[in-house]
Amino acid sequence: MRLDFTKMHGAGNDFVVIDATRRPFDLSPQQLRALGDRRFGVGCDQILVVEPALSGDAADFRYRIFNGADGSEVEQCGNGSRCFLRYVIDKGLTTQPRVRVRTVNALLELVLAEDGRVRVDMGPPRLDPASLPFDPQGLAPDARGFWPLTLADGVAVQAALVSMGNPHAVLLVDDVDAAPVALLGPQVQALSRFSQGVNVGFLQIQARDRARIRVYERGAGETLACGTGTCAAVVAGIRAGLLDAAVEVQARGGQLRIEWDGQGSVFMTGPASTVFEGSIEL
Ligand SMILES: N[C@@H](CCC[C@H](N)C(=O)O)C(=O)O
Repeated sequence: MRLDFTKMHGAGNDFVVIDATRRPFDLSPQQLRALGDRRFGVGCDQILVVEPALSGDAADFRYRIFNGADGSEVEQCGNGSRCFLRYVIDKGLTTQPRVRVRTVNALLELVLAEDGRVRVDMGPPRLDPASLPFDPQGLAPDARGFWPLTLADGVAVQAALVSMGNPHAVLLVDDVDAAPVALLGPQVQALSRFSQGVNVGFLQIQARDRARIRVYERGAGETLACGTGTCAAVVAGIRAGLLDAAVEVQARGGQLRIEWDGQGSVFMTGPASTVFEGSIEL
């Protein structure tokens, strides 16, 4: 079948976006992997499928998210949600600057700011192990909320565990550039305690309102930015008493602003850009 698509990115986290609002369809895992392949397909970190809302739902749209490397469906994608809003506005699928979208497990509210960035109400974080899910047997978090994890080669790390609808483990590092992301990311992911896998964030705190981040994503490897990973990392930093309620976070592909009052929703503000459009035979 021939498929029209739009290539987008949010802070360097890149997406193939597909309009399924007029014609519902399912892509097989093989087709999703073909789209995500950077050599034999279009290439992207995630594939976003925009669908109409179910009748009677409070949402304006639904959208589904798939990791491009393995075709797995996931619950949330922060950078993708900003691209979703840009997409439905640019394609004339809505005339509203404020839109609600249903994901697998949440209802997000997004608004286009005057400067062209998108602000997303990402909902509240969840901190209970069951929400990731994470098997805590025999472990307890320290006073700052970090859990002691022992990796396969015996290396011990401390990770804050946060669900933003999808699972995140956050490690504090002194320097993200020097952090062994490609080594530790897969090792943390390999822990059987994370039965649904986990995204692994490496957070460098520079000041109470400024940080840097790298994320080794589930189903994608290291990406240039991860919206939910950045939200999770800032939540972990605020809970540990290291960050204030509003933080500018620099990822390798761009900057995100994250706000959290310690109780309610996490708000994420950042860019969303279209790169090109095309069609591909799958
Ligand atoms: N890049 C995303 C997260 C995409 C999903 C993630 N890889 C997972 O498997 O949970 C973001 O911006 O949040």
